[in-house]
Amino acid sequence: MKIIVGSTNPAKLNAVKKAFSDIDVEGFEVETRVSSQPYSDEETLEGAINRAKECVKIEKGVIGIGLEGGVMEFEDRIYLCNWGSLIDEQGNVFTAGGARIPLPDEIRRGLEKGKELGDLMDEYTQKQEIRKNEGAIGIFTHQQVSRGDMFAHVVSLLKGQYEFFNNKTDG
Ligand SMILES: O=P(O)(O)OP(=O)(O)OP(=O)(O)OC[C@H]1O[C@@H](n2cnc3c(O)ncnc32)[C@H](O)[C@@H]1O
Ligand SMILES: [Mg+2]
Repeated sequence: MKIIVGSTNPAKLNAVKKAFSDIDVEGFEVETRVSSQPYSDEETLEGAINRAKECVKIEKGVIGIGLEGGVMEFEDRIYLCNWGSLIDEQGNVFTAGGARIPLPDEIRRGLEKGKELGDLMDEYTQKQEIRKNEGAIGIFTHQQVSRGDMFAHVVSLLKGQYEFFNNKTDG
């Protein structure tokens, strides 16, 4: 069994490696076919599913996993949102959502000007590549929950659903 992840971002890849520690995991950059900054749950989930679909095209018989980050508007605030999708060897599609937190107004204003969250976070923290490390969620939770932790939870939700479904259909 082999897993292909539709990203080379270490925060995503390591989350998959952690959940599937005994399985060969490889990452590829793939098309998401959504905006580089998804702006709703729907668009973010679509990006995750599209990534997973691209992964299963790369090699026959593999499991594909797509993880996508985005933002969504809810009750006058902008929240970080994250979605994942796993497509198994039979083509069954599983989905799961991640934790969400509201983003500060300063970040919101940048997003409204069309900037990407990844770039805004680097400006805000005066650090580089926050998106590959603790992420916005790590910064705004005072490092309680990193982007990797959050994606690891999403991957566990995907893995668990995949196992539940396949055990049930095995008999
Ligand atoms: O290489 P890929 O897999 O594309 O990884 P990415 O970091 O670009 O992540 P996404 O495409 O899934 O996220 C879409 C955009 O939102 C940004 N983003 C999402 N969650 C973030 C987080 O927790 N911290 C920083 N940027 C984040 C990200 O940098 C992109 O600009
Ligand atoms: Mg991206």
